[in-house]
Amino acid sequence: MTRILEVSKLNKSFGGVHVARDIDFALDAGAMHCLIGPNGAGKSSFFRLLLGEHAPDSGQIMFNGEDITKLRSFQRIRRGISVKFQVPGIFKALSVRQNLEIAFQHHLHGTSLSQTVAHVLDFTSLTREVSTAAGVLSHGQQQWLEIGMAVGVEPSLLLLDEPTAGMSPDETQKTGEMLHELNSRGITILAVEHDMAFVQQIANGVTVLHMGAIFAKGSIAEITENSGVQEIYLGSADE
Ligand SMILES: Nc1ncnc2c1ncn2[C@@H]1O[C@H](COP(=O)(O)OP(=O)(O)OP(=O)(O)O)[C@@H](O)[C@H]1O
Repeated sequence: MTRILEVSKLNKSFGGVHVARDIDFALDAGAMHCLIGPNGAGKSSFFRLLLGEHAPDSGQIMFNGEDITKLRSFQRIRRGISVKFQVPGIFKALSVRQNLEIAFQHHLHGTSLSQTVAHVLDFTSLTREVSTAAGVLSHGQQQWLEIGMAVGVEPSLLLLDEPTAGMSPDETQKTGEMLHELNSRGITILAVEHDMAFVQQIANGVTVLHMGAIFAKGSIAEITENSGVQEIYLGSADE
């Protein structure tokens, strides 16, 4: 199996807060992997390091065999990393179509742009809402629009930060199906997720982060049965 991502000894501190501590993490191409951990564990910071929004203090990030540690975000995106953060990244006053066109405008033009928009509208079940202002969509539809914006240019690695936060059970189920479809098209998926039922639906492996460090790795069964993992969650249950 080809390694799409290989992170070695990654460290990052903000003042006294060590958000990444000697992180070693590898992902095989084609994986669907979930990153879990209590609040403040460093999950979003890890994504920002992968995307180049934070510069690490030390360590290395290899993507598809290339050292991308010093590349800027747009260079990483060009190489095939795409992300959907927790904070909405859509323009609420603009229509669904306009949001998609803005997301793809640097990569696609003319017919290929309109074909990709049509394909993403179909994939996200937003064809009927094409002219609707994004801010009027349901919460789930807004999340799907963002996923569509992140995958229109077919990244090889998709990072998702809590893709189902605030979703109904039906929306969560549909999101899982969408991610499986993306994965079947060859997109490797790494998702931060709190909902273990959703982790069960999508992931073939789980990594636990705690206080900026890798705490455990394994199958879903191994992680849910790990007493140390249960303790760190219980310890932060009131956060
Ligand atoms: N730019 C920053 N400056 C200072 N501290 C930061 C910065 N970014 C993150 N932190 C701190 O780093 C720690 C990890 O934050 P991060 O958001 O990565 O955790 P998380 O696991 O994604 O948490 P959550 O599940 O609550 O989203 C937190 O204590 C946070 O306050």
